[in-house]
Amino acid sequence: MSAHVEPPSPQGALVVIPTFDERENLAPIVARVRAAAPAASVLVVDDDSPDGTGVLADELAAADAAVHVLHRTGKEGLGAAYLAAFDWALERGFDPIVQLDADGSHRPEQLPDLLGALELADASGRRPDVVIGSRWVPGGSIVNWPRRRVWLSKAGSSYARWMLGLPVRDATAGYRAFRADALRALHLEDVHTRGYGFQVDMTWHAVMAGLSVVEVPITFVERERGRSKMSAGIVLEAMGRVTGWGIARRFRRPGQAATAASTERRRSRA
Ligand SMILES: Nc1nc2c(ncn2[C@@H]2O[C@H](COP(=O)(O)OP(=O)(O)O[C@H]3O[C@H](CO)[C@@H](O)[C@H](O)[C@@H]3O)[C@@H](O)[C@H]2O)c(=O)[nH]1
Repeated sequence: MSAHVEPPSPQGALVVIPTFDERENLAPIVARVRAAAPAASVLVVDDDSPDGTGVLADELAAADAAVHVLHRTGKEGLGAAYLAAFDWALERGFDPIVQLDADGSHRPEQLPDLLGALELADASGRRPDVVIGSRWVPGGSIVNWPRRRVWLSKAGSSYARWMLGLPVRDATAGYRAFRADALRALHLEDVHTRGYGFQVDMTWHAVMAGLSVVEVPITFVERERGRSKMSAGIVLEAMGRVTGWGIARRFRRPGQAATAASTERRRSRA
């Protein structure tokens, strides 16, 4: 008989900040998050940054009980970092769980917009499961982003919308709030994308799980310190994944999708 495991006591909201070489940005962004959402906790997920970001994160955690650190042994990608953070958060009862970049691109001052949108029921009385901070809905905007990145983001989101039939305009966005139950429902064990395509992977799995995904406008501000970790490999991984899912989606018979998803789950657990 399986031992009865008490669910963790509710811990409130958690803002997850993934870091790789963000020493210059970490203290300011944590301070801004704590000011914008004082009741929320913070989890820094550092992939063994060579610039000492992890050491600084430990110093911030020592000074503030609401700040936590998850150290990883090497640079395994943004998606892997978030998946580890989601497991950490769900085990401890945090709800909701927010994704936010360390470099200031996602303005912590808009956390109330995302967290507030999670509580806004629609006409049927259903509250959203996922809120995406979107650059490409009315009211959304970008500041100082290079033109080639604007093009890449819009092209990537449009391609994902077309190939996967996603009802989302900014599928690659990285500023998101999830209900804990939403993360449990979308089968994180089936999310395998390690790079930024992770964002599309999560959107695709949320939609396939029948979750309510809404977008709220945000202002995305190009970082002022450090550099982006975006790479050609990240773009190629994302394109390959979306193309594969899109082709599979077009050739599956109705009803076969659920079988395929459960087969994929069994395979990934084997
Ligand atoms: N732990 C960890 N963190 C990482 C890694 N790669 C990047 N990060 C962190 O993830 C955040 C975003 O990284 P950037 O490299 O600055 O992202 P970007 O080029 O500005 O791309 C943004 O827009 C994309 C397109 O909309 C988004 O897909 C992406 O997630 C990000 O928000 C930063 O906090 C960065 O330190 C990694 O391998 N491991």
